[in-house]
Amino acid sequence: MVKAERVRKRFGHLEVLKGIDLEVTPREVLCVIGPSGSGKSTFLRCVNHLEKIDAGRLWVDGQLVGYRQRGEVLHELKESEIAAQRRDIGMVFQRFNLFPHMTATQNVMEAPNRVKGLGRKDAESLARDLLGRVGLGDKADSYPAQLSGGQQQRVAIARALAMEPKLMLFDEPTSALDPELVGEVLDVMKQLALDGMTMLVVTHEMGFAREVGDTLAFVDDGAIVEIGPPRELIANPQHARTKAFLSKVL
Ligand SMILES: Nc1ncnc2c1ncn2[C@@H]1O[C@H](COP(=O)(O)OP(=O)(O)OP(=O)(O)O)[C@@H](O)[C@H]1O
Repeated sequence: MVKAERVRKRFGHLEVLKGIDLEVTPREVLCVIGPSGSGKSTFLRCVNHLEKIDAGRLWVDGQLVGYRQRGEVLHELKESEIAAQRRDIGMVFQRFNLFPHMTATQNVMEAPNRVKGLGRKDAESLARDLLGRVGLGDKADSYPAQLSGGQQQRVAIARALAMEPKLMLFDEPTSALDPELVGEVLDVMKQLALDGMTMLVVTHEMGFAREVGDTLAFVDDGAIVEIGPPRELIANPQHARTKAFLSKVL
């Protein structure tokens, strides 16, 4: 579903990704951990076409989306192909980014209605189903300001699901939440994983990574230091940098 080969990305003089090699197969949940500023969000943004890679090769959903070497563009998708692919990728951010003037239902039905051309009635019924699925059936007509952070994040997940994505990207989806609200969002993500969604999850939630992740990658300074089954990696890290990081977060 996602494959990266020696992916590099720089912002000016700052090299943020220094050769990422990674593969996420269909139905896999790959969790990414690592210190602040190590390049985790940047990698997700490359997968979601919010940034272009500077070097290496990147495939999303079997399509080569970027291939660059020494600054030379060897392959790039057209804007229309990028737009089509982005419709198949759901992304959930740390901040929920809901439209404040729309109810939960309106937030969720907006994209299927506007982007996919689904009729208003069908889009609304889809939205209400999805809100039920994330445990918010009774909040369908509430505005974001009337919802807790955990509820808003669940609306954001429902909104991403409304486009029937093939891949879900999560960028620290619980970091902005009060601790008591984290569990309700992780439960929804866990259910998604059980339903077979392919997920790439940047998270600080080690319990989630251990329990739900199929694979865990530790990223530091723009590179994958260690990757493997979460329980093994957590119990028996092979690299001093992984050990040092885990000793701080566990
Ligand atoms: N658009 C940008 N322009 C310039 N620098 C950027 C840009 N986006 C990210 N950076 C820098 O790239 C580095 C990596 O950022 P990134 O957000 O990918 O890290 P991260 O591992 O996700 O960190 P965090 O856990 O704090 O979110 C940081 O030094 C950041 O300041």
